[in-house]
Amino acid sequence: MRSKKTKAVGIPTVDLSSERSMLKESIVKACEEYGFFKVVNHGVPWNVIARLEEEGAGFFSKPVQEKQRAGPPTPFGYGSKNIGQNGDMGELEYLLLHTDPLSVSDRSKTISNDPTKFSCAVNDYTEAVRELACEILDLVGEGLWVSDKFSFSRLIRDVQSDSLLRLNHYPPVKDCINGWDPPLSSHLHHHHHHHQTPHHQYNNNNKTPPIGFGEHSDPQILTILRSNDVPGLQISSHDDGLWVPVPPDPNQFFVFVGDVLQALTNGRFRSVRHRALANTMKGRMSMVYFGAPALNAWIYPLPELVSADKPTLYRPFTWAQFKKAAYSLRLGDSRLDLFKINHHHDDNSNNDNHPQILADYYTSS
Ligand SMILES: C=C1C[C@]23C[C@@]1(O)CC[C@H]2[C@@]12CC[C@H](O)[C@@](C)(C(=O)O1)[C@H]2[C@@H]3C(=O)O
Ligand SMILES: O=C(O)CCC(=O)C(=O)O
Ligand SMILES: [Fe+2]
Repeated sequence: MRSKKTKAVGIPTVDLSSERSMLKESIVKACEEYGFFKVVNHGVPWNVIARLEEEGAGFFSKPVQEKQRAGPPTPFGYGSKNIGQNGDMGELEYLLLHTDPLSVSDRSKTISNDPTKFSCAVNDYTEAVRELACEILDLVGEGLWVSDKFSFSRLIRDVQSDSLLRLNHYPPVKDCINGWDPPLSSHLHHHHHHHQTPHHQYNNNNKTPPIGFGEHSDPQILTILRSNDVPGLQISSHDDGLWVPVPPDPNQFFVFVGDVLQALTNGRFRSVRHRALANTMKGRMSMVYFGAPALNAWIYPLPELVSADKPTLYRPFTWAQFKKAAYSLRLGDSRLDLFKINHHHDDNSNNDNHPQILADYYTSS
């Protein structure tokens, strides 16, 4: 995967202030072609973004022992290098939070010396990006001619919604001719010069930058990402799988189609595979909202998207069932394959799913 070439293409951009019928068409087109787009004129107040950025930067700049008070991530809390429970690693540290305000206020106690300030910043940000996500999903509903245009947004507006907020911090990594030097010493190592430890030695002569967050799709409905002005995000092109670098834009948001939206649209939209590289001189911080249904919500394709030509691709599942499958698999696995309906019984293979993924799934559950 890491040897895949990159290509330069324009990132699809949607202007939320444009005229509605044009807007819904451009959103549907971007979701079909890329599963990804950038939103400009989103209307989220700058101070809402800046306050969360400041809280996040303040947390990540703390000494490691203090940060660890907010961990380990089970799955919520502070994590470093380990992503999930199944052996995935990356050059990052993060805070993973459930967006439920009660959970936020509880978590904040181990995260901040001013927990109220921290939880207010998180709640205000979450509310604003949830509204943005709902607005986009309503436009999707209209653009797809779904009779109830609120079908998608209702799932993440639910008070029981299982939506998450993730702050990712990719520490700086110094570029050098023969590969990658260790991350620049942080303020933690201000006393003497910092001795290299094995996992800081990328020891890499083929100029492959360290992976910050490995290739994956997001399991939820819709993801809204904002980062500082440091590059690193790449999306995988639906056409040829080539990596497309996404230039950072701190004033705008990036939107990702998740696996559940792929199922809801019966495969008309496909979730976008993406990753983040840690090849930067400056630290990268991203703030990521994952819009998810309630655990007991049933996910099945909307009837308007099913026809004789386009039979149901995935069997109905609850978000809890899907999440359990996702969390039992590796970051890069294609979880939706577990829920695929096989419409062709005309050959000897009893299943066109990935046999190893299925085998792993059934032995681990
Ligand atoms: C390896 C994993 C981390 C993850 C749970 C999983 O088993 C597979 C999905 C991963 C992912 C990717 C998008 C989000 O960052 C995330 C919070 C999610 O919902 O699914 C992570 C999970 C995680 O870090 O716990
Ligand atoms: O930090 C980034 O740019 C990507 C993070 C990501 O994909 C995730 O948190 O799921
Ligand atoms: Fe992601």
